[in-house]
Amino acid sequence: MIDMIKQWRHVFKLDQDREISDDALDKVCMSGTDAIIVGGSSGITYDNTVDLMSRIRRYELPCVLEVSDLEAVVPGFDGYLIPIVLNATDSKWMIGQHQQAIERYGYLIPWDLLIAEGYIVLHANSTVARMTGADTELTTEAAVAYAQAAERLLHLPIIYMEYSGTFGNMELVGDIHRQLDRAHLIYGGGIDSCERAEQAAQVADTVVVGNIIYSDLQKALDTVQAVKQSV
Ligand SMILES: CC(C)=CCC/C(C)=C/CC/C(C)=C/CC/C(C)=C/CC/C(C)=C/CC/C(C)=C/CC/C(C)=C/COP(=O)(O)OP(=O)(O)O
Ligand SMILES: O=P(O)(O)OC[C@@H](O)CO
Ligand SMILES: [Mg+2]
Repeated sequence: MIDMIKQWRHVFKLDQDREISDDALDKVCMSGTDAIIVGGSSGITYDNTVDLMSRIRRYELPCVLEVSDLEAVVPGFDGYLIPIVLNATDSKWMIGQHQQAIERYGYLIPWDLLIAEGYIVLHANSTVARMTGADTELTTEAAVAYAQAAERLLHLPIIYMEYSGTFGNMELVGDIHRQLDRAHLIYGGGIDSCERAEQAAQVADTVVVGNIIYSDLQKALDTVQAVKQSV
């Protein structure tokens, strides 16, 4: 799994709780992006996850589920990303939900397909920050320390800097990237133009584009080349 993810430069994140037409989905899947992540922080159900997965499955690109609700874990994805919110104030989002999932469904879990992501949630006014009670007011030193704790103590293979809904601080993303030795750095949040996509591509290993798909599809599609051309 991690070897596959390490190849990804650009990824679209599609939200099960949002409508996307067949035509728009076709353009997203044929855009040249490296993969699709299916995920969102609210309104996620088994049915809307099956529905979106089966529509994406008509295409050849990798498709993984980012698990945010235990009731909506659907078999058939290429892999399962398991978020661990490092700066959550409620431990349920760090390990509590995970413990419950394993206690209930451990015998069913295809462990080879699961990969943990150490999330650092940095946009205070986002659903995920409110839901997890994330401490988003972090100094550079504090954010770097979270990333290093995740990489060096917990041995998490992925650090995800999550600014969902707003464009983040690229200097901070770059600072964290420079301090990581092995972990793969994913950036997501507020990418709505080629310029922003390129800036994020310069400081992160993988760039995730989400919301703009639903408000300006062409701008979303243009981010693919912007990321891929960036060195
Ligand atoms: C065969 C098979 C697949 C069997 C299933 C076995 C099984 C049950 C496996 C599960 C194992 C496991 C350990 C599951 C973990 C369960 C769980 C619920 C963990 C909690 C995850 C977590 C911390 C969620 C918090 C929210 C979060 C970080 C979500 C990630 C996605 C995200 C941030 C989206 C952004 O949200 P969006 O809606 O786009 O936000 P905006 O409104 O701002 O756009
Ligand atoms: O929706 P946007 O703001 O592009 O963020 C992408 C992704 O990081 C959300 O989890
Ligand atoms: Mg979203």
